[in-house]
Amino acid sequence: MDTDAPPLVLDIDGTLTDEPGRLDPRACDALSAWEAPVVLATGKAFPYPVSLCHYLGIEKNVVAENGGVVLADGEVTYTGDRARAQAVADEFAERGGDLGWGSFDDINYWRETEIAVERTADEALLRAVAEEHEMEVIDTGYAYHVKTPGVEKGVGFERLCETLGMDPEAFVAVGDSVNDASTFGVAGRSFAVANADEAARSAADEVLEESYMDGTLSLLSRILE
Ligand SMILES: O=C(O)COP(=O)(O)O
Ligand SMILES: [Mg+2]
Repeated sequence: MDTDAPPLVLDIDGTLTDEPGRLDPRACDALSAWEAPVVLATGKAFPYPVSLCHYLGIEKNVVAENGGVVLADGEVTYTGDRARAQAVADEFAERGGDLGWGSFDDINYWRETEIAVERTADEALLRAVAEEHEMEVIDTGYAYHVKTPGVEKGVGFERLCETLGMDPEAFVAVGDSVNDASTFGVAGRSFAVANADEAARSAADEVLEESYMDGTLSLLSRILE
């Protein structure tokens, strides 16, 4: 592989997965072999990207929970008001809402700075309750996230770059949804896969022709040419 490979900042769901969210097996070889830093920037709770880095055998450079948790160079930082997100979840439940994850909520069990809600939930009620608590709701296509305004993947990614002593401008970003728009704003080059939502498409420098990992892989081969 080319030693001029640029560092990458990659979304997970919709970018390294198939449509239902299963990791595309081709991501394993592509990322393990990448000869520059790879940052995983996701809306998932902290343990998910950390585990993925572990099993890919790559450095643990992680932006989790939409920017709420950042890990780089063994240093972890947190932003975001989990207590306020929990208050939204509690009131949502009191008013008849259901987070939708069943009896063991592994989606939120390890989540430290926000709350995620299944997309089958009552969106109007969730948004109304969140607004009363001055919290934001975003729809990634995989979940609704009740998050602190101002906490964004892109902000977390900038913090990560500071820790690593790297320039965000050097990175190539790939993503698929509204939670990637802030990353696209700070990375040097940004690409939305073809399945991306409108927010990601308009924030990206380029919309790829192919969807999911097909799109991501075609870009990775192109930039090594
Ligand atoms: O957690 C989600 O809703 C989506 O996760 P992603 O940011 O890796 O696409
Ligand atoms: Mg995504």
